[in-house]
Amino acid sequence: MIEFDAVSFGFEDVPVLDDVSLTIDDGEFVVLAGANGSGKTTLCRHCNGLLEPDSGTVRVDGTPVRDDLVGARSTVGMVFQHPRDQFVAATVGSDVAFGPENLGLPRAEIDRRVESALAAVNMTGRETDLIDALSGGEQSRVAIAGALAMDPSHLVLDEPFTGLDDPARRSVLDRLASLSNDGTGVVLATHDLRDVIPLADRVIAMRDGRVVVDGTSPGALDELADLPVRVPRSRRPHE
Ligand SMILES: Nc1ncnc2c1ncn2[C@@H]1O[C@H](COP(=O)(O)OP(=O)(O)OP(=O)(O)O)[C@@H](O)[C@H]1O
Repeated sequence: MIEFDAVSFGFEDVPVLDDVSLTIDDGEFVVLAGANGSGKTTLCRHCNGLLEPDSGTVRVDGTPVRDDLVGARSTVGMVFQHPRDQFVAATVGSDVAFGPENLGLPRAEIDRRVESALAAVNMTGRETDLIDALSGGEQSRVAIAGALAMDPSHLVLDEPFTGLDDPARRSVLDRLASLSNDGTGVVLATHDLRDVIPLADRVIAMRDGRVVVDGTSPGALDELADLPVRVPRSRRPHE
């Protein structure tokens, strides 16, 4: 469980998160919506201590993130907007193994995690592939596998579709849906809601650093209508 309790944060006195309180349960698939600059990335980066609140508290499984950074980073996997920025090795297998290696796990357990994470993103047997030679969609899936290899309870993805064409986007979404079905909590930050709404248990929308919509998908969609986010035509209210 990830809890935000009255969290406020600013970059050099410019407020970006304004008194955010919310709880994300284990296994929940949450779409985090909002226009560019509304605070989605900043919220995501608080989930595992990449940023610290100026006031308020973020807790992961009941423990303040600031008290157990390693625990938070193991429990909450993060996939960044530009997957290329998060690769640390040249090949798929070494990159996905990097996180578990840093946890000091035995080799057999590392190998098991790499195999299972690659299977989860449909990249079985691709360990020796060079990351630079992969397509954008494949790189996104490797980035997700790297986060999964930490065996997280939650996966937080910040605009993971940037630069992906529709088939690659579809493939990543399919993977997220099956991970969610298997019990991994998913927080997906995006300003483009085209095909993500049907997957969501809940939509949280932000505006100017505040949560302005928080609800289950069908009802929340009506409230999204006046926000500058891209809502799928078939799901727009009153059409
Ligand atoms: N490192 C930084 N230094 C100063 N201001 C920043 C920094 N990062 C973000 N901001 C500002 O904080 C606000 C929220 O940014 P944030 O990236 O969280 O929004 P977002 O909803 O994720 O936007 P996008 O959809 O464009 O990624 C913006 O006004 C942005 O300019």
